[in-house]
Amino acid sequence: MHVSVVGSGYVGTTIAACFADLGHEVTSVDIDETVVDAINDGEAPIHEPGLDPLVSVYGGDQLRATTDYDAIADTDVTFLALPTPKHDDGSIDTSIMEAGAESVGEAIADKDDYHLVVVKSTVVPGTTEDTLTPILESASGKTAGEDFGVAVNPEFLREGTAVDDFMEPDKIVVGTDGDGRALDRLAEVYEPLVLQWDVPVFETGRREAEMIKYANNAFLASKVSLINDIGNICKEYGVDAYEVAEAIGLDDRIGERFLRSGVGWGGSCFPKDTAAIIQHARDAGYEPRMLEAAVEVNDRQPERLLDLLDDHVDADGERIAVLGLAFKPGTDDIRNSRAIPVIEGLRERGAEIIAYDPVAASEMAGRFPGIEYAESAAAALDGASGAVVVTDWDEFGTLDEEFDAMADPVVVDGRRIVERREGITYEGLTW
Ligand SMILES: NC(=O)C1=CN([C@@H]2O[C@H](COP(=O)(O)OP(=O)(O)OC[C@H]3O[C@@H](n4cnc5c(N)ncnc54)[C@H](O)[C@@H]3O)[C@@H](O)[C@H]2O)C=CC1
Ligand SMILES: O=C(O)[C@H]1O[C@H](OP(=O)(O)OP(=O)(O)OC[C@H]2O[C@@H](n3ccc(=O)[nH]c3=O)[C@H](O)[C@@H]2O)[C@H](O)[C@@H](O)[C@@H]1O
Repeated sequence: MHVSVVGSGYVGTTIAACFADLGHEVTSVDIDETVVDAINDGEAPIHEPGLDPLVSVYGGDQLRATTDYDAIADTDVTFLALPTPKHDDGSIDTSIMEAGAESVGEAIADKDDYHLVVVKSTVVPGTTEDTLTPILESASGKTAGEDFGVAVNPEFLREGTAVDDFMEPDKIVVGTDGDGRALDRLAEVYEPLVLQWDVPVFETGRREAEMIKYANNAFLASKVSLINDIGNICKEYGVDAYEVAEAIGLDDRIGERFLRSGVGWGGSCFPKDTAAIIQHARDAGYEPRMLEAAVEVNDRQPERLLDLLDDHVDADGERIAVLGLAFKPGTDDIRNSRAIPVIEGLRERGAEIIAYDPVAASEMAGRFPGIEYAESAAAALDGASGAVVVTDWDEFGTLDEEFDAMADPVVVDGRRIVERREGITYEGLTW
C-alpha cells in the first residue's frame, strides 16, 4: 500500500517511519523544507527515542518527504497529522487542518481512483463531518463516500515512547460510520500490526472516534489530578500518597498506571485537549465540572510546590536550583511544562534561578533567556539555598553527596524521585 502522511511533527514522522517499517511505501508532506530535507537525508526532524534508526533506514528511499501536495494523488490513503492548537479561550483552532484539507482536496481532484483521507489529528466531535469533509469536497469537486472516503483514526502514542506505542498499541480506533471501502483500506494499512499483536480494532462513527480521543486524554489527565487531590490531602495528614496509590492500584477497576502524584501534567496535549473539550461542551450549553476541577487542581500544584519551599527558605535574593525542565522525562519538549509556572513563581519571589535539564535546557533558554542554566545537576545544586524537582529524570534518583554542596540543603521534590536521606531537609509534594 502507498500511504501519504501530511504533517511531519511528533505524530506524522513517527507514523510515517512506522508505516514504512510495516512494509508500506510512504510519502510525507510538510510545508517546512528543513523537515523534508532532514527526512530525505535519513534524519528524524524531532527528538524521539527509536525514531532515528527507522528514518535512517527508510528516509529518502521507502519513506520520501516532499513539500508538494500533488504527490498525494499517487498514494492510496492520506493521513492528516497536522497541529490542532487552541485559541486564547481554549477552543480548538482548526485553521491548519482546514488548509491541509483544501490542499489534499486539490491534489486528488483529477484522480480517477478511490482515495481515502484519514483524520489522525485530535479534533473535537463534528469537525471531520461539518468542517473538513465539505472543504475536501469543494476543493476536489468530488463527493465524499462515493469518489473518496473520509475516516477518523485518532492516535494514542506518548512522546518519549512514540515508536513503541505506535508499533504495539492497546487499540486501533477507526471511525467510518460503517463505510466498507474505508474500513477495508484501513484494515490493509494496519494488518501487519493487528496480526502481530492481535490488537483490538474498534470500529465506530466519525464523531465517536473524535470523542474517544478526548475522553481518553480527559480521563488520564483527570486520573492524575484526582491522585494529586488525594495526595494533597495525604500531605496535610502526614500520609504517604505513594503507598496509598500502590494499594488502590491493585484494584483492577482503578489500575496502577497514571497514579504518580506530584507537580501535575503538562505537555502538548493534556492541557490543550482538556481546554478544547471543555470549551466545546460549553458551546453546547454544558458545564463539564469534573474536567474543570481537573484543570484547576493541576494549575495549583506548582504553587503548592513553591509554598513548601517558602516553609523553609525565603527565596528572595537566594540561589534556587530547578531540577528538570521538560514536561516529562525522555523528551526535550517544554510545552506547558510545570517548570514554567515554577520558574515564574520563583521569579516573583525574587529568587536567583539556576536550572538544569539533561536535554531541554536550550528549549527553556528560548523561553527564559534571563536565568542561569547549569551543565549538570551537581553544578545547579552547588551553593544553592534550595532545590525544587520538577521532572522525574532517572538521574535525579542517583543524586546524593551533590546535596552536600548546597548552601542550605532544602529539597522540595515534585516527582518523588530524589532519595530522602539524612543531612537534607526533604519535602515531598504529596508525601
Ligand atoms: N504530540 C503527541 O504526542 C500527540 C499528538 N496528537 C495530535 O496529533 C496532531 C499533530 O500533533 P504533533 O505531531 O504534535 O504536531 P507538531 O507540531 O509536532 O507537527 C506538525 C507538523 O505539521 C507541519 N505543518 C504545519 N502546517 C502544515 C500544512 N499546512 N501542510 C503540511 N504540513 C504542515 C509542521 O511543519 C510540523 O512539521 C495534533 O492534533 C495533536 O493533538 C495525538 C497524539 C499524540
Ligand atoms: O494526545 C496526546 O498527545 C498524548 O497525550 C498523552 O501523552 P504525553 O503528553 O506524551 O505524555 P504522558 O506520559 O501522558 O504524560 C503527560 C503528563 O502527565 C504527567 N503524569 C503522568 C502520569 C502520572 O502518573 N503522573 C503525572 O504527573 C507527566 O509528567 C506529564 O507531564 C497521552 O498519554 C497519550 O496517550 C496521548 O496520545
